[in-house]
Amino acid sequence: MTQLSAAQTPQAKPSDGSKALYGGKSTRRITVRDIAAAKERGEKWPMLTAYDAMTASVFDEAGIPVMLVGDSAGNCHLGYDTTVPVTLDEMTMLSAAVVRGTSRALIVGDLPFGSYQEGPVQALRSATRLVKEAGVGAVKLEGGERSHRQIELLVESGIPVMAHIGLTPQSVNAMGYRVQGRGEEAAAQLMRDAKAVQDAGAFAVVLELVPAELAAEVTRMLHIPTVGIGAGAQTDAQVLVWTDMLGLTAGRVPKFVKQYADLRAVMGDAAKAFAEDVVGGTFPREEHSVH
Ligand SMILES: Nc1nc(=O)c2c([nH]1)NC[C@@H]1CN(c3ccc(C(=O)N[C@@H](CCC(=O)O)C(=O)O)cc3)CN21
Ligand SMILES: CC(C)C(=O)C(=O)O
Ligand SMILES: [Mg+2]
Repeated sequence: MTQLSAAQTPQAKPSDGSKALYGGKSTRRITVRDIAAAKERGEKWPMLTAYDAMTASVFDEAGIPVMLVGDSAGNCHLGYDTTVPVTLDEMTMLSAAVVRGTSRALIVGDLPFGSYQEGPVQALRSATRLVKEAGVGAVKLEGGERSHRQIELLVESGIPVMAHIGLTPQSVNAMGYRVQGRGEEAAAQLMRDAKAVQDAGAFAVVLELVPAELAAEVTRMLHIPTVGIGAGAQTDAQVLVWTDMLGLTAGRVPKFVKQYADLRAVMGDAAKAFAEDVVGGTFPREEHSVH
């Protein structure tokens, strides 16, 4: 017998949106069970990165339901060239700040390069630090088939895992920053990776820089939500690096980025206006002085 999801059963009430991940009524902390329910409802949802409490509080108040403390903090927040040098100590500190700055969003902490590749036991030790010391609700790690044993042990141990396949930036020295899944062999590998992380128990999977048609196929195949970045419009969720989408990243940004503001110009202009005031003696004025 064919299983009907709740959303498809004839007696199900039409969704009134009150449970929606974005725009819903609930103010309690979102959990991975809420994420699973959103896929059942066929609901799309947004995810942004965050690396500090202040920024995270802005996105939390804006209703962003899931935030990723990405190891993109390496190049976007800490001044490294890539994500490769980022340490677990750094991710723990940044993740704790993001958890403190939020009350509703599910916070996902990225496991940095070198903190899980040795095997499942190392992965569990690293993920446990993010859960206990930072208070994240889930962790993310890179790799499909190659990481399935790590995912299995974390999930068995009670730590929800978001997987990440396609372009995996921690492997930049081996694969560069190139579109993944082009051609029959690479597409078949991506499908195997997607199946492997779902079977290992991941609650969601990031698809980075893969052809839109392939990302759509993976999204239809899986019962867990797909989170796209440079993966077309058919994934269940979309993620962007916050400094990219707000125009704060220095230099080139990937072409899949949509820029929603120009904070680099706003902040630069404000800094210049302050400097001019100081040099010209027009700040502080009487109202900014104490006597
Ligand atoms: N600022 C920033 N934004 C990101 O999205 C991001 C990071 N940093 N750091 C971690 C990873 C690395 N990511 C990257 C890095 C480079 C490309 C890139 O150069 N893409 C090329 C296309 C390459 C191709 O067509 O094969 C581009 O022009 O978009 C993409 C994603 C995504 N993540
Ligand atoms: C780009 C996202 C998926 C990420 O892994 C990060 O920001 O580190
Ligand atoms: Mg990352």
